[in-house]
Amino acid sequence: MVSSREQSPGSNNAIVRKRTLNRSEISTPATPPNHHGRRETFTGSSTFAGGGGGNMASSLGSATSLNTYESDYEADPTDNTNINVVVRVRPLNSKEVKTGDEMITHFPGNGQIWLEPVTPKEKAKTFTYNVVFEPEAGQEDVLNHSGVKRLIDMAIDGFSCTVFCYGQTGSGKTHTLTGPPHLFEKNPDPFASEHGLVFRSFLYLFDQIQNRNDFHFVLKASFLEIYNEKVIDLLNTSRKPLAVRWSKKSRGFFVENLFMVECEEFDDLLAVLEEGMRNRAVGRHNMNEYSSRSHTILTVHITSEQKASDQGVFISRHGKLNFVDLAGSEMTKKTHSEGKTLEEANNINKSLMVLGYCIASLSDIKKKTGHIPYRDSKLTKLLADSLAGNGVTLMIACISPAKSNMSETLNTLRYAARAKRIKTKPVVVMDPREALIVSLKREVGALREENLQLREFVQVGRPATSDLERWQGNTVTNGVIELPEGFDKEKLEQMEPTQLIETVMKFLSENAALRQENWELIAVRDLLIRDQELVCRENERLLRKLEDVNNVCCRSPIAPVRLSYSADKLAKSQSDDELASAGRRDDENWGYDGTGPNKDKADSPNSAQQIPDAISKELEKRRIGKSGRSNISESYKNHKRNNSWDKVGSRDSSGGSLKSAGSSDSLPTVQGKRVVPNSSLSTPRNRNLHAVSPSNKGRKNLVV
Ligand SMILES: Nc1ncnc2c1ncn2[C@@H]1O[C@H](COP(=O)(O)OP(=O)(O)OP(=O)(O)O)[C@@H](O)[C@H]1O
Repeated sequence: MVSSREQSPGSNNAIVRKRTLNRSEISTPATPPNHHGRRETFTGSSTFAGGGGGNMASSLGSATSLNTYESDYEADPTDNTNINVVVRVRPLNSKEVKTGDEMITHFPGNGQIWLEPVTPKEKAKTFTYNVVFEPEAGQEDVLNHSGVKRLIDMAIDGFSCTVFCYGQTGSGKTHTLTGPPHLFEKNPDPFASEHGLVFRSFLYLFDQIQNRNDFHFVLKASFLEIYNEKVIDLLNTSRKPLAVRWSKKSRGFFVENLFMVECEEFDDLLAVLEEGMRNRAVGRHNMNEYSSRSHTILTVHITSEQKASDQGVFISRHGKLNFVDLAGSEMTKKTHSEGKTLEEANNINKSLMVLGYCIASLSDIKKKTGHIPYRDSKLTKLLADSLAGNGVTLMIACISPAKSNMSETLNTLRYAARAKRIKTKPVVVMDPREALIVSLKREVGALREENLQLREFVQVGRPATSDLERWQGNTVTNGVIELPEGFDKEKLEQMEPTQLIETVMKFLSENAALRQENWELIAVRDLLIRDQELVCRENERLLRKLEDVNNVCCRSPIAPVRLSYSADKLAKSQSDDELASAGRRDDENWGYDGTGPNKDKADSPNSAQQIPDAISKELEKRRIGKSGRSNISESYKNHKRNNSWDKVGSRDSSGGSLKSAGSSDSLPTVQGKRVVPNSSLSTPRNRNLHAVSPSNKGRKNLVV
């Protein structure tokens, strides 16, 4: 096993230590030796039950109600799902055993946990969760029975999924997610049996991806911590605080300039995990030797691309898997915190309090529609989507079984009970144009189904092509099928056989014509969408080129202040957005397909005149085509104003690579891994991604 450490050449010191792992080792994850031959160490069942594996259609149609892809690319409003809440109880620790602390947790079964009353006045309290893991449960038990495998399947299918651990300090959150901290110290053993959920999930993720041969995947990972209300990139040793911003496009918060590491292999993901764990803020206090002093979020972005038609149309989905290790709530009296540790504790408690408010509001049906204070802390901003948005969430509440921690345990269990009532509305994140194709395919499927049913009803097989043509000639007049008057089932039964045959033939021809028309429409639309995509890419590339030329001209003392363009060139190759910037745009005269003014439209192979009205309307409605160009123009303006990373790279028209204008020496890399800013995930077709620097100062000039 090779271990190396490399430092990036730029000022941003992103470091990820990568080891090369043997694939056969990876596929046999370590299982705790005491796992077999003993009673079950958990009760209840996850709402994500159903294990793992399976393809998209089967996984979405089974145990949960998350059939969003099957029904529509957007979830049905009734298609809500509860947050899946499991509880893990750690064993008594050596200190508690030494002081004779007692266990007050009992496990009656069926996901129940029963707390013994501490004083004679108190009553026993019972809580029910999806799953309760008893102190004897191992790391592999949590992987297999918490529902996390199902969550990973969903992330692969394009859902945004989150696992977060909540609980008092020293209750076992970090142990559950990543395993004990010594695993990530000098010469870590990547196959230690103590490895937590994250490591095991990575193994499962890679196994699943390898089973899906018809998909092309790109994985990227980022790792951040929220320390004293500041967001720090754990893959960047500069520890410069990053801004949390609102994205209009995705309607969610994101961290600006966060490093993302492209992970082609399992060991790339493992390197990200190890590096982040080494860099996170850890402190010592009375209740935990290695107490996390920050909340951490490790995110794996999963972009999948699937061929949707022979015309080269691809459907891509953008799934996400977040692992959130919250810092533990603590009573500063008990932890004896002071100085820096006290300040950290106050910040931790404050952000957890805001999280508590959000959870309380979201779990109350009356309050859910009102104000939810997500903006009151960085943590809740970044978890907003997981808590009540379009994501799928698993909460692991960690508790201590000790009598001395009764009040904190009770708080955690109440918190978890509230979280269990929250509903989210998961949707597959998909490009709207690609979603259009999916909905069209569904439409065609429905039509086919109808056709089949009709055939069954009239009990005939598929007509011969020659018959079809003859029927069409007889019954379709100007595209309108003439049906017999007052057609219904009763009248059908009374019809003469010849009349019946005639009616059936009319229906058959109508169906066949519909199908034919549909296929043609689909083919035209697929082509248009593909063309549109190419035009958009070309536009983006040209816009950047224009910007670069502008920059050069502005700086040059000999260049004229105002640029002059070749009218021919512009008319042929530039979008109306570029024309607008060159002062030559004529909106009214511009052709639908972006190839030139209307007078040329008839000559264009993709001219609007060749597009059926229904398609034109649909494209217009979905902002494809003309309105799509204005979007590009708008985003270009925004890009300039916000100095955003959204447009940091550009593709060539053949789906080529991103290239940086700066010398390669000035570009930071993460141990040879490609690093991209968080908002510029590429599709799998852009595999040749070069390293680009998410320097906090702003984006670098890029050329193609
Ligand atoms: N299920 C478990 N089995 C064995 N040991 C455990 C278990 N859970 C926790 N521990 C041990 O308890 C100690 C505290 O756990 P851990 O650091 O994970 O707590 P935490 O909730 O993350 O605390 P903090 O919020 O302070 O970071 C560690 O030494 C850990 O190894």
